[in-house]
Amino acid sequence: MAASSGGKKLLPEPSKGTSAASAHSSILRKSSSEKPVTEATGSGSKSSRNEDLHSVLVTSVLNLERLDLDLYSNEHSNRCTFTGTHHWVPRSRMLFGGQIVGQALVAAAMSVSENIYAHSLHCYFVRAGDPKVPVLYQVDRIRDGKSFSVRSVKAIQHGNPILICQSSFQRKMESPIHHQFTMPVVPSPNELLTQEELIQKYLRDPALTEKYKVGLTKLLAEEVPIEIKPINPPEYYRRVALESKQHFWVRARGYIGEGNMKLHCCVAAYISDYSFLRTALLPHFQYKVKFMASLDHSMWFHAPFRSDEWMLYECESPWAGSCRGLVQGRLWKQDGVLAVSCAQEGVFYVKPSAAESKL
Ligand SMILES: CCCCCC(=O)SCCNC(=O)CCNC(=O)[C@H](O)C(C)(C)COP(=O)(O)OP(=O)(O)OC[C@H]1O[C@@H](n2cnc3c(N)ncnc32)[C@H](O)[C@@H]1OP(=O)(O)O
Repeated sequence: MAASSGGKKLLPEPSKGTSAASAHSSILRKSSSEKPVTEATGSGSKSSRNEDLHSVLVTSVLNLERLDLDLYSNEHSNRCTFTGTHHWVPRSRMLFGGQIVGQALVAAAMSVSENIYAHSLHCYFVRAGDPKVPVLYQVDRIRDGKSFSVRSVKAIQHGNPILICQSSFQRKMESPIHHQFTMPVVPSPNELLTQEELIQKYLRDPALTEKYKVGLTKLLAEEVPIEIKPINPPEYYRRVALESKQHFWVRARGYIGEGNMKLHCCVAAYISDYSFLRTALLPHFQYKVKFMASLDHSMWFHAPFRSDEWMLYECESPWAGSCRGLVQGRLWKQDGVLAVSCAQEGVFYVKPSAAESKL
């Protein structure tokens, strides 16, 4: 059922030739006359992905319903239209932060013109999101300048803000000043196992304790709409202090296609919060988390990318203390281009964990 409001269809019923992805990205275009932004993605390559399996991130999770000017709801996308269940919710039972950030950026993007692109966002998670009720997104048009436009979005549940998100958009500009770090040298995605394949491998270990078997089986059952290929994943049973760094290949599950760069930024916002904060916990194996949540989340979009193609997520935590931890991340395209930078601080309340082996 297409999202509609007051008779105006925001997401035209995908006709035979219209994929849900491009139909969805049309709501991020100001007028139907404009072509989907393809050069902005910088990758003319046709994806090798199965184009029939549209990413649920685009067809549902990030597909908001317009209630009024600058007011949106995720009501119809809050429930997965295919299974009728709620979208993936972390075991913390709070709404996943990446979902709220991604949806807030969709709302902001729908209020700016077609020819400007998200270049940064900064947000605070001020209350835990309730997965059982819809989220309203209220957009405030702070300023439209000659080259930059700024939006403030409030995500609201039960009459209170759960997230406040400022985002900025810039019209395409060339500049002689350009530099970037060099992408880390790591194995390519096709040399690695997916997170699911790794868990299956661990579950085949006859020495695995029942408790750990249950935990891994639960993890396997989670329908996270992201594919992940960890690089040098720690042996699951090793209880040693690890460096506060991790690398993994990541992409949206399913096909998105060239689509619209704004759409890929919204999907990257979702992706960037997955498994990010845990980077700060890697050195502290001797503690068990009692409570953990993201406090804020910032992103800078540097270059066009495809969120449904493998990108290397380089994550590191330079500092933790006072019940908080800081994590920084860089999303690299396979051609070595630095596409996105991210940063986040989280709160951790921990207690010493019983020294038990996982075997
Ligand atoms: C696991 C995957 C995580 C992925 C990252 C995410 O997406 S997390 C989703 C995105 N982030 C969020 O939703 C966070 C939203 N923001 C908030 O919820 C809130 O602003 C906040 C909890 C961070 C801060 O609020 P407050 O200052 O009121 O809360 P406070 O920090 O004092 O307490 C929070 C909870 O921790 C408990 N708590 C407080 N101090 C504690 C301590 N020393 N030792 C143990 N537990 C403690 C409290 O009882 C409370 O649990 P009770 O509440 O039971 O009393």
